[in-house]
Amino acid sequence: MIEVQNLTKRYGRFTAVNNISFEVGNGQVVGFLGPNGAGKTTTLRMLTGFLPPTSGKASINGFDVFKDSIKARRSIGYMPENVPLYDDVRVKEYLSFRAHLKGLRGRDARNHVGDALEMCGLQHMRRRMIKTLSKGYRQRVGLADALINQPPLLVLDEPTNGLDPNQIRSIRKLIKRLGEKHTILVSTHILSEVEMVADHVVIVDSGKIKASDTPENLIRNMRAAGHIELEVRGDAAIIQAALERIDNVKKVIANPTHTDWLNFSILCDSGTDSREKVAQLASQYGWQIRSLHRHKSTLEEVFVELTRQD
Ligand SMILES: Nc1ncnc2c1ncn2[C@@H]1O[C@H](COP(=O)(O)OP(=O)(O)OP(=O)(O)O)[C@@H](O)[C@H]1O
Repeated sequence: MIEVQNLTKRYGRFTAVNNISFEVGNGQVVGFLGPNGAGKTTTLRMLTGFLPPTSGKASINGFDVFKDSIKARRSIGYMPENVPLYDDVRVKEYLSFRAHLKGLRGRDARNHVGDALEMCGLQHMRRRMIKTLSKGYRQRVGLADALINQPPLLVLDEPTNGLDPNQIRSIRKLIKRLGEKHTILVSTHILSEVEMVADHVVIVDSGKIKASDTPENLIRNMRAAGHIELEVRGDAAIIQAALERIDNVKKVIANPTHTDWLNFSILCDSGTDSREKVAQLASQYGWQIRSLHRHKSTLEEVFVELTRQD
């Protein structure tokens, strides 16, 4: 559905997007992640035909975004970061107007507006003036606008920006539902959200792709994937040395604590689990264990590991 090849955007001497390439298959939900200023919006604006690239190629649904822009754009529903809406019209009027702009007429237009209202949970709000809507409902109107001509691809730039946790949950559910019928490229900062909805994740930083894989693979391949957390009482140096001698243990980190309970993070080879061995050592040497569990890595930790500045 999306093919991006060596795409670059420079603003003067500053390179905002630096030679990136990635593909998004039909029906995939792809999370496009990166810290502030990573180049996400710039990339999405190029893909949606709003910004010309400095160099490189991109195609949507088989159409070259830069040479065949109109056809490519017909395949896209784009929800920009700050949805521009007219305040002094009613929700349904606004969507009818947008349907008209997208070339829909008569019964077709009415049906599409009805479907978009339904899909985005806006039926009961259809007569409300846009200026009286909460931020969450304004986002829904932006989403309804993006899907009004039922495009195969939805490009959503920070759809949950500025929403409260309940609104975030309901937009997340909506994205999941939309993913059943559409290919979706969604940029967001909320990683738990991506972990729940995306089949694939592209992480960008300083205009470059740092990783592109399924959330599961990214988590599995993390440096500290699946490490063990141990809270124990005994002689710190002896315990640390014993833990370091366990097969498959790569590193043992003693974390600071404020009590006489010691806290260790035990980094193991990926795919191994040394908890039984730790328990055996504890009973052999008489250490008191308060907790011993496997830490499940999250996409947030992958993101921090790949993009942190220090
Ligand atoms: N028109 C412009 N002129 C000059 N620099 C720009 C312009 N637009 C964006 N930039 C710069 O390009 C870089 C990438 O910006 P972009 O908005 O694409 O990042 P982003 O990943 O979407 O960030 P955020 O998460 O904060 O929205 C930033 O350093 C930004 O300041």
